[in-house]
Amino acid sequence: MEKSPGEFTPKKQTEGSKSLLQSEDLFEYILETSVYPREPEPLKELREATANHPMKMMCTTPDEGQLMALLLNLANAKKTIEIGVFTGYSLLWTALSIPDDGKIIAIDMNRESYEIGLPSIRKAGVEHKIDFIESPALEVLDKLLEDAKNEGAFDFAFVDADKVNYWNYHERLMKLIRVGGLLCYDNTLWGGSVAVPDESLVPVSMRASRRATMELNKSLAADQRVQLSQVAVGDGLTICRRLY
Ligand SMILES: C[S@@+](CC[C@H](N)C(=O)[O-])C[C@H]1O[C@@H](n2cnc3c(N)ncnc32)[C@H](O)[C@@H]1O
Ligand SMILES: O=c1cc(-c2ccc(O)cc2)oc2c(O)c(O)ccc12
Repeated sequence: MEKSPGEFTPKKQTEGSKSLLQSEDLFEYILETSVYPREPEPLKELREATANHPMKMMCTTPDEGQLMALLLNLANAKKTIEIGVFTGYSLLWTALSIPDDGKIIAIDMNRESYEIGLPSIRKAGVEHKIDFIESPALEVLDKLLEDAKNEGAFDFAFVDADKVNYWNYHERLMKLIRVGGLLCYDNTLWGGSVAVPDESLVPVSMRASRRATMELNKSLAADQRVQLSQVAVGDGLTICRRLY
């Protein structure tokens, strides 16, 4: 397709690229040096099972998964919530990082894609930690909040789903995650589009999510209830720690 002058090319749509890093060689260097040698075998297998999926670009990047595992361990996370499972790559990182009696409420509207990764999850011996719920996520969070016992009952949340609902998720997760717990939001750089000044240069299909992500980034920065860091890993990961 013809590209008009100055038109923005989202990094995530570049063939083979899954990182916002400006150098593909550098991304490969990070993966080959620090990530792949430490990536547990079931995760490698799940990644390979996803490699022919038409939506494979949605899979969390291995370096981001590795960072999440570090955060989960630093937070001593035992009870977690994951919104947006797809084939389960980030979910399996989480399941391998929490203790044997830990629990993950994993929510996705589509069970079919979860079943692609399920054999690797089973092989890893961590299926018992996962409560997969096929549903729109807001409904599940609202249901959890009907029971006061769930307030502050979770240590960690990872959100990687419909970008237009992230602030709705944040408001609910801030009640479910304990003080000191972590809330992580994926895609907060949305292919680099958040820094493009003119929306008309951004593909139409990315515009609603771009606007929602830009609003989210401003709102999170203004939210005094959290300490945060926006990290340029994968498609952008914003890590929030609930302060009160
Ligand atoms: C980017 S993918 C998740 C990738 C996953 N974290 C991984 O590591 O492979 C987004 C997922 O969110 C799910 N999704 C989209 N909107 C949703 C909603 N409102 N509620 C629950 N799941 C949703 C989609 O079905 C899709 O599987
Ligand atoms: O290309 C995508 C698309 C999504 C996406 C779009 C709309 C939804 O309701 C959910 C997900 O998410 C992605 C993603 O999280 C990613 O890391 C890369 C690409 C995409």
